[in-house]
Amino acid sequence: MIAGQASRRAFISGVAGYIGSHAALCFLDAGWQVIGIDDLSTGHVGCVPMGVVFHQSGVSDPETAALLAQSPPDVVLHFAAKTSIDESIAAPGSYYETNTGQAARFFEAAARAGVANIVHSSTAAVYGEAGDQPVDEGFRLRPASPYGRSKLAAEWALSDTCRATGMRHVILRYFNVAGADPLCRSGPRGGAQHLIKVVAEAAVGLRDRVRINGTDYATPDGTAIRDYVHVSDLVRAHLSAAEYLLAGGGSVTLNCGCGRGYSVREVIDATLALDLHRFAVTDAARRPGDVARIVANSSRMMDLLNWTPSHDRLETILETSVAWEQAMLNRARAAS
Ligand SMILES: NC(=O)c1ccc[n+]([C@@H]2O[C@H](COP(=O)([O-])OP(=O)(O)OC[C@H]3O[C@@H](n4cnc5c(N)ncnc54)[C@H](O)[C@@H]3O)[C@@H](O)[C@H]2O)c1
Ligand SMILES: O=c1ccn([C@@H]2O[C@H](COP(=O)(O)OP(=O)(O)O[C@H]3O[C@H](CO)[C@H](O)[C@H](O)[C@H]3O)[C@@H](O)[C@H]2O)c(=O)[nH]1
Repeated sequence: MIAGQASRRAFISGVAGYIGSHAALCFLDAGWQVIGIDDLSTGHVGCVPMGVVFHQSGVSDPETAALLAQSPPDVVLHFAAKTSIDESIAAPGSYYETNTGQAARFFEAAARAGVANIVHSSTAAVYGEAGDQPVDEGFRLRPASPYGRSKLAAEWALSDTCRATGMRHVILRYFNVAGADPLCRSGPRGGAQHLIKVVAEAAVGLRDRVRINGTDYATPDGTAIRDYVHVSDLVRAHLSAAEYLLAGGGSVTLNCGCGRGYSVREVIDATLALDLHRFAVTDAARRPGDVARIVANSSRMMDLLNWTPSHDRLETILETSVAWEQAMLNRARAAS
């Protein structure tokens, strides 16, 4: 922040979640004021960073619309969503309700309140199966799960709302977000089934076994390939996106990944190479809704937002994830 300049205000939905809490830290570190809401359905109030003005409220609750209207922020960041591919297959209605319907009402409330700029969390899951080539934003959209479809529909709702109201958006399609704040101020909490969290839990002794979901994919080692982006790099892209919009940038949709794919087996081997708790590895069936391979071409974002990842080594992602799990374990032991 420039001396004498009033600090900017960000309004964050899903601030008690994994990525939302890291975004709050990033914006607070940059001198912004942060107002956050979360219904705590999967988030934890303990994840909300100190300094955030927090309200327990749902994205489409009247209280949220009133907060936006009371004092419209410079930028809204929308993270709140349901995020499990498995659960979306079992209960698709709740995914369309939260990720599409409530999101659409939230976008309208923001526009009605006079918000000019919004950064929205979307996902690589909107593409579906990608094959061997890194995908750019023009790649065909064929989501493989209700989760992906509910998020794609939210993108359409946002761009239509922006077109109708003059609000401008940056939609960021994240690839696989992983890692934890290097200062261990936040990280992924319990309940997550994401691969990097699972292996980090195993590395600190919380699990004795890691399952590989599918060993018969058409990939070099038969396991699924993903593009992992460190959460601290990802939230830095949100700060750049906010600055881009504040400088008058037009609505845009951008991939956010590192452009390098790692297979499930490579992730597991890299974790075992850290030489921490030894764990067993079991071959299992493919997980419904999974794709074989997806890796980003993020050059549009790199150019427009001047973004380069600084924690893109798999080892760094794993080390920060393991440090976070160890810190949580130490805290739990100290408390018992
Ligand atoms: N984690 C990833 O790898 C990944 C990848 C691509 C996209 N995304 C997107 O990033 C965003 C954040 O994901 P995350 O991994 O931090 O998930 P998360 O579950 O940790 O965080 C989501 C937060 O939203 C809150 N929430 C859910 N429904 C709500 C509602 N109706 N009203 C208010 N709060 C609500 C939850 O309590 C939680 O705190 C999501 O939109 C997700 O689709 C995540
Ligand atoms: O214990 C595990 C956990 C995961 N996997 C496999 O590891 C790969 C990565 O799985 P994650 O659950 O870590 O991530 P996904 O690719 O399924 O999905 C994540 O990235 C997507 C974007 O591509 C979505 O946005 C979604 O929100 C987010 O969960 C998948 O093949 C999965 O089956 C295992 O083999 N064993």
